[in-house]
Amino acid sequence: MRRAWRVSDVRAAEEALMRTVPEGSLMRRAAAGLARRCALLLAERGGVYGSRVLLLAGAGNNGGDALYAGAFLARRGVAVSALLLVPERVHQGGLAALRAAGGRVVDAVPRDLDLAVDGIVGLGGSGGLRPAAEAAVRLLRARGTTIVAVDIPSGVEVDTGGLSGPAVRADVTVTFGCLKPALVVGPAAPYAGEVELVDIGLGPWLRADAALAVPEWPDIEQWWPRLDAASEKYTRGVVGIATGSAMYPGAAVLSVGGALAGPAGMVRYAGGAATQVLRHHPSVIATQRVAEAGRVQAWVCGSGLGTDEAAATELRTVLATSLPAVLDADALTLLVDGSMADQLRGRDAPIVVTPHDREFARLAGGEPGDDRVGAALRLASWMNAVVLLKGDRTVVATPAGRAWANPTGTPALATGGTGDVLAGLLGSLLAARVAPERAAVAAAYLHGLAGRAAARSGPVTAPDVAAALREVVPASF
Ligand SMILES: NC(=O)C1=CN([C@@H]2O[C@H](COP(=O)(O)OP(=O)(O)OC[C@H]3O[C@@H](n4cnc5c(N)ncnc54)[C@H](OP(=O)(O)O)[C@@H]3O)[C@@H](O)[C@H]2O)[C@@H](O)CC1
Ligand SMILES: Nc1ncnc2c1ncn2[C@@H]1O[C@H](COP(=O)(O)OP(=O)(O)O)[C@@H](O)[C@H]1O
Ligand SMILES: [K+]
Repeated sequence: MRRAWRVSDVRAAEEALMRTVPEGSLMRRAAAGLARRCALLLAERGGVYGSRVLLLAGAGNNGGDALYAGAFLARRGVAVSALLLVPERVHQGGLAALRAAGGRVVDAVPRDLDLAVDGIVGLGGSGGLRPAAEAAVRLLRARGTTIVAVDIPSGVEVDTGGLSGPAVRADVTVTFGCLKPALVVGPAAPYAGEVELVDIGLGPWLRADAALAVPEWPDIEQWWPRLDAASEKYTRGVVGIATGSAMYPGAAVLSVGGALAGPAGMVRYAGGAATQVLRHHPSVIATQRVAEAGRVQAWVCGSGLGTDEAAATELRTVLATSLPAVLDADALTLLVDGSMADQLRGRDAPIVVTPHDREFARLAGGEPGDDRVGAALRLASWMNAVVLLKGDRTVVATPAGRAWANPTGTPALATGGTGDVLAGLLGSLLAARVAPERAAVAAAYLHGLAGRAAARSGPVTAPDVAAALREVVPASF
C-alpha cells in the first residue's frame, strides 16, 4: 500500500529531517527530481536542448523549487523564463540560481512553450488560485501547454482533496517526500494527472499513522483467500444475498453475479427474484425469504429490495443474525427513519454500508461535501460500521479511524447496476472471512479493475462488470 500524509505531518517530518542535513539540501533534492521529470517529458516531445519552459513562481518555497529546477534545465540548454506572481516575495536564492544559469524573468505568458511548471503554491496553499495565477493557467490550458505541478497542483485543498476555487489541472505532478491526500482523493485528485513521488529522505520522519492509505495489487493478492486440497464449499464460506424483488429482479441477478466472482464457496439467494436468479446463475440455491435461506456466513441486503414492510422484515432478519452484513441501497433508506437504530446499536457483528452520495446524505443528514474522507470517517464512527463511500475515488473508512482511497475507479462504472455487483463481491469476501475493512478495500479495488477491463471492449453495462470481475480477481491457488 501507499500512504498519504497531511500538511502538518509533512512539515513536522521536514523540520526533523532538516536538522540532520545541510541547509538547502532538501530543496536541492526536490528541484533535481523535478528537473529530471521535466527533462524526460521534453525528451519525449522532441528534445531537451532548445526547448522552451515557463516557470510560474509564487511567493514561497514551492516557487523556489520551480526556480531551482529551472536553473538545472537552463544548464541543459532549455530556454527558461519565469513569471513571478508576487515579485516582492519571490524565493531569492532560486531566482539568483535561475538568472546565473541564463534564465530570465518575463511579465506575461510567452507564446510557443513546450512545458509550464506550476510552482505557484504548494503545502502553504488554500482557497483556490488567485486571479493573476488563474489567468496565466487558463491561458496555458487554452493553448494546450503541458503542465507539471510542483508538489501539488496549485489551488487544491491539500489535506482534504477538496476544491474551493480554481486550481491547476496538471498533466504530471512531481511530489516530494510522500503523497498528500489531495493527490489521491476527492474532487482534486484528477487535477494531479500522473503523480511521481521524489524521495527526499522524509520517510523515517513521518508519523506512523498516515491520513489515509491507497491499496496496491500486492495487498489485494495477499488478502485474497486461497484454496487448498482441504477446501470445500462450506469451509470457503457461503454468502447470502437478500436483494432484488419481483419488481427489480435485475438487482438480484447482478449482486449474485458479483458474489459468484468472489472467494466464497456458495451463494444462497433469498428474495422475490429467485426465478430470474436461477435462470442466470444455476449454481445458486434460492428461497423467497431470508428466514428460510439456511446457513450462511455473511449477508448482502438492500439493492432492489424495495422499502415496504416486507423489505423491512427481511432487513430486520438480517440484522438479527450475528453475521457480517453489507447494507446497500434500499437497506440504507430503511435505516433512515431510525426504527432499526436499537437493533443496529445492539449488533456485535460487523456492518459495511455502501452509500453513494445521495444515500450518504440521507444517512448522515448532509452530503459528504469536499472532505470525503472526513465525512466517511464521521459516519463510520457514528454508525460503528465500515463505510464504503462510492465515487471516482471510492473511500473506505472504519470506526477505528482508518481511511483508504481507491485508485482503480473509472467513470465507465457510472452506469446502472454496477453498485449491485460491488455489494455482491463484498459479501462474498466477508463470507470467506476477510476482515470487513480489507473486504471493502479489495472489493472497491477489483470492481475498478473490472470496470476498466470491461471498458476495453466498448460501452460498459453492469453484467459486463460482473463478467470482467472473474478475469481480474487474484488466482485462488
Ligand atoms: N515539505 C518538504 O519536505 C519540502 C517542501 N518543499 C517545498 O516547499 C513547499 C511549501 O513551501 P511554503 O511553506 O513556503 O509554502 P508555499 O506553498 O510555497 O506557499 C507560499 C505562500 O503562498 C501564499 N498562498 C496561499 N494560498 C495561495 C493561493 N491559493 N494562491 C496563491 N498563493 C497562495 C501564501 O502566502 P500569503 O500570500 O497568503 O501570505 C503562502 O504562504 C512545498 O509545497 C514544496 O514545494 C521542498 O522545497 C523541500 C522539501
Ligand atoms: N465517475 C465515476 N468514476 C468512477 N467510478 C464511478 C463513477 N461514478 C460511479 N462510479 C462507481 O460506480 C458504482 C455505482 O454504484 P451505484 O451508485 O450504487 O449504482 P447502482 O445503484 O446503479 O448499482 C460505484 O461503485 C461507484 O464508485
Ligand atoms: K504547485
